[in-house]
Amino acid sequence: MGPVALIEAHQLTRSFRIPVKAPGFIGAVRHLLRPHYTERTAVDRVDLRVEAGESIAYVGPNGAGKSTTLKMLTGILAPTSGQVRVRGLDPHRERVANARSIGVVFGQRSHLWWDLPIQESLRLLGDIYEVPRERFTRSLDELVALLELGDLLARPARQLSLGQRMRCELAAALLHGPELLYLDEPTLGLDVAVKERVRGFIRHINRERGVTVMLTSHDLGDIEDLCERMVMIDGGRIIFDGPLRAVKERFGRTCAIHLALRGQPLDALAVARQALPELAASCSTQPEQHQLVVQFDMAQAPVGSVVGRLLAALPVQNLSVQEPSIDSILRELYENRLQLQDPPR
Ligand SMILES: Nc1ncnc2c1ncn2[C@@H]1O[C@H](COP(=O)(O)OP(=O)(O)OP(=O)(O)O)[C@@H](O)[C@H]1O
Repeated sequence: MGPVALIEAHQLTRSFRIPVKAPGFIGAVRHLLRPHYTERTAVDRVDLRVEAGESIAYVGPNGAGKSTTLKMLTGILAPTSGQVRVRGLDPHRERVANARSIGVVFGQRSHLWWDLPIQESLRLLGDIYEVPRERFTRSLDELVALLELGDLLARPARQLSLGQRMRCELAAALLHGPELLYLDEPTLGLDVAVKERVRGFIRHINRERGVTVMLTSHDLGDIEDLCERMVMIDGGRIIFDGPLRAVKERFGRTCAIHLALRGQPLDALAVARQALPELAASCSTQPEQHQLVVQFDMAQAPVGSVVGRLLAALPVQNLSVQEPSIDSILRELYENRLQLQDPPR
């Protein structure tokens, strides 16, 4: 790790003052006369270090504190306490300078002027960021080619589909050549083909151009496709920070083999247990007697050998192997069914 990271947050905290009102008219009047507030800590003593070129998934359940963190990193919000530096700058105090080195795509909000042709919006953004004319042309040509925007440039944003607009948003966020790209739900609402294209582009600018990517998404495909590191926040606290690979290695070891058997052999369970003595306890039958499930830790036995022994021992009609996805792992983490106390980093 280099001495100065691209992003450095130390004990970063942000609270909001929430008015407490009794319901109804009387409550509203009382609040006017004697306002009462409570504090909600959205981001709670977060330490984070991001090196140039990384691709990070910043994940957590709804209300965990992801957007609030991003807002502090982009300078939209000031921290209540703690420190954050992006390229050595204080993002809130030095907002203009910070804006030059970051690109932001918030799925819900647009950079584009609704009624202006896309090329005019992009030109205006180039002027706002004071991108020299020659660099602007080069950058625009490159983005138009990569994102296939040619046919869209003359059309106003309001006429574009969500997917077309998202491609234009990405161009708008990258036109000034930022080192760091924040993406908040960049593929929300996009169909599978457009999602794939948007992901391909983000991967390209991260891997080929070295742009650091920090992404929040509830779409696990985005996370698996784009990110090498996962930082998980819950209740404002970071509860996990490590390589995505390590999360999969640590929690993604349970494999389930589902078997549909021909006929209804009464002793299928006993036969399976005999064929897999080391996994006897992992075999069970489904409510329908001709369905058998073997659920086991892949560290206990290789999947191929388990499948081979089951096929040899039983009249198998159909077989499916279900390996754990990052989707199921995250769901279980959010639901507190897996413990992250000892992060694998
Ligand atoms: N301006 C605000 N005023 C009061 N409370 C806020 C404000 N912004 C966020 N919060 C609260 O802070 C907590 C964290 O919110 P935040 O938007 O950062 O979560 P999130 O992880 O981005 O959630 P989601 O996945 O739903 O977008 C929530 O409890 C939210 O209600």
